[in-house]
Amino acid sequence: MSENQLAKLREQVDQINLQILELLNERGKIVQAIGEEKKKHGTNRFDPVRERESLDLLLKNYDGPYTEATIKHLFKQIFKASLELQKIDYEKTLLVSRKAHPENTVVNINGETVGDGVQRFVMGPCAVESYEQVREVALALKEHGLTLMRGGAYKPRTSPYDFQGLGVEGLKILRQVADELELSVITEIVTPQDVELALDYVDVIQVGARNMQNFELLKTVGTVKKPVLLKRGLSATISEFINAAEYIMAGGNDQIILCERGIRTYERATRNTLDISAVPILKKETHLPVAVDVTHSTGRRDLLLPTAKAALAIGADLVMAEVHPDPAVALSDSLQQMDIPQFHDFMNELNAFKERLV
Ligand SMILES: C=C(O[C@@H]1C=C(C(=O)O)C=C[C@H]1O)C(=O)O
Repeated sequence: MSENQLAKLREQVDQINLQILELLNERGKIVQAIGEEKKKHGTNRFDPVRERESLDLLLKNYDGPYTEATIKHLFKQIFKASLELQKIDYEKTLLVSRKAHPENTVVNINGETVGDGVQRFVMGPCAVESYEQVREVALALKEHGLTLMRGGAYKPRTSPYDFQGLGVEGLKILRQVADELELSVITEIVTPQDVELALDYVDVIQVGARNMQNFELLKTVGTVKKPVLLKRGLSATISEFINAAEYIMAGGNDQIILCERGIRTYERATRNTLDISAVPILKKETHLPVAVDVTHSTGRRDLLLPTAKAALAIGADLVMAEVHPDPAVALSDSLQQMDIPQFHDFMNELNAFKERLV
């Protein structure tokens, strides 16, 4: 074959490539329209019966040099790409997505706002152990003008033999201290049945990492008129995390704070690996405020300050950390909680750091 002939044939192939590309574009647009229709009717995106019919029609009319298996394979790839295209279109319309709602959602907790550009803190003990313990921590919070207090009454623990929390008694203690000192309470609720009861005691319901995909709990907190702090699951991807928030918003509750709390990786130097880049990703993909829990992500008291600074620098709306009057005897997480003098130093350093950021 002459060089001239080769160049001519290649020119023909280029022209055909462009035609295929144009047809693929056209096909893609139709597939997107099909996706919209399916969404309206709540139909599954994947339709294997339809794909089978399309393949049968193609092979019936096929009389070319490729094997049938090759043609099947090529079209299966096109179907797969079409499904991806429909998925992207679906995601565009998630209620939590920035595309659906470009403005930031501001969560209002008894007049204190999260997500309005002012970076805030939520501090408190890992678990509620007694009225005196919570009050001592709460008084320390007040010294720094903080209004959001965390504390666990229901503790989902790895071992069933570890302290499981005081339950309703714990909720009562939190409420009492919060009322006495004008604070708001964030606490974890672990079952859908306890949500209604919690409404009387709690200002923000926390859905913990281990319950991020407890869909019944997500649906229940989606129906109440209380802000929800949703923690990222131990091994959850960002997309799974966003979809968990969508469950809450789909129920009608848009007062959601997303909380990065470290993910499970091979690294053992920290309890979990703080996925700091999740913060700007979540803020870009969704319109919800984002918190960083530096205590659970690191599991190390010596890393609380540097990671909290990183969280502020990267744009977190809220930083969460744990404080206990006497961490050595704490009933949970004793290695990672700060004592009160350490907490004061932590807050002073962070406030000075915040000043330097602006
Ligand atoms: C386009 C559709 O959605 C999907 C994609 C298909 C395709 O690309 O041909 C076929 C069936 C579905 O799995 C459809 O249902 O028609």
